[in-house]
Amino acid sequence: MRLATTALGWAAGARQIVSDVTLDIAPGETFGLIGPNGSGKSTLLRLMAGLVPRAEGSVLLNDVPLVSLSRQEVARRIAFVEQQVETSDALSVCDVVELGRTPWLSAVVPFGPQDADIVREALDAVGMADRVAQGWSTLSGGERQRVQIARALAQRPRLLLLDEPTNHLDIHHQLALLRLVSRLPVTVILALHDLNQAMECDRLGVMESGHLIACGSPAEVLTPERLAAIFRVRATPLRDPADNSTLFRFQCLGCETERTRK
Ligand SMILES: Nc1ncnc2c1ncn2[C@@H]1O[C@H](COP(=O)(O)OP(=O)(O)OP(=O)(O)O)[C@@H](O)[C@H]1O
Repeated sequence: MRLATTALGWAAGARQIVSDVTLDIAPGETFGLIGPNGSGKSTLLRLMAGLVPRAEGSVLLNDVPLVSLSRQEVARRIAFVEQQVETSDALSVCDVVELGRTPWLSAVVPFGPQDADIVREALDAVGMADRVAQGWSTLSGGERQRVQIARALAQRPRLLLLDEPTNHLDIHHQLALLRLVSRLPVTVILALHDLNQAMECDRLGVMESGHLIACGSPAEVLTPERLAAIFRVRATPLRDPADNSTLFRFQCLGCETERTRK
């Protein structure tokens, strides 16, 4: 599914949180949003999901304005895994993932065997199939994150929005998740802090103070000069001889002077 935004923005009172974001994301693309803390990544994802009242600008899904769609129509197209998900403590892992099927159900189309298969497949994809009966409240942080991703997969969306999906995950599950989402036949937009992981995206958008200040391939966007200006780090590109890919080693710019002062 293609997602296009025009002059997307949002203000909290007098403070402009996201300003004038115009983007065109192609069907099947994996698009990473990067930027320092508070630069507006989560707010931009929420704007793309149509969750923010009084949004400025527009969002088009395959040329259809998001605002013209009903909640159910949006939920059949977009799944969103936010950073902090409120889920009732009384639910089991299976209940949470089954919630992903809600947009596809109605009084005449109740939950059926096909939905159960989709739920099982989603749990399998995140390695949680053996935990179906476990209570949500008893899960670890990383397990909760994987279950929320399974819920989003069970929704069978055409656009998947993920806000820092690798948070809480151990390194194996971080890499497995990024591989999983990049192989999905859907458009994926994800906010990431790990810039080496961001290198794996098809394209990156860089947020700074609410503005989209750069957009392009990882190699175009992640230059040592930009990383120094935006993230205040010295980024040294290193080459992995295993596959000739580029990795960055980071050093904090300004941290040395702070340490010397102490
Ligand atoms: N409802 C709100 N009212 C006031 N300020 C808000 C509101 N929501 C977000 N902000 C502010 O907007 C800015 C951007 O927040 P946002 O969560 O989008 O940033 P982010 O880039 O996702 O940050 P992080 O990397 O820390 O998760 C922050 O300074 C935040 O405090």
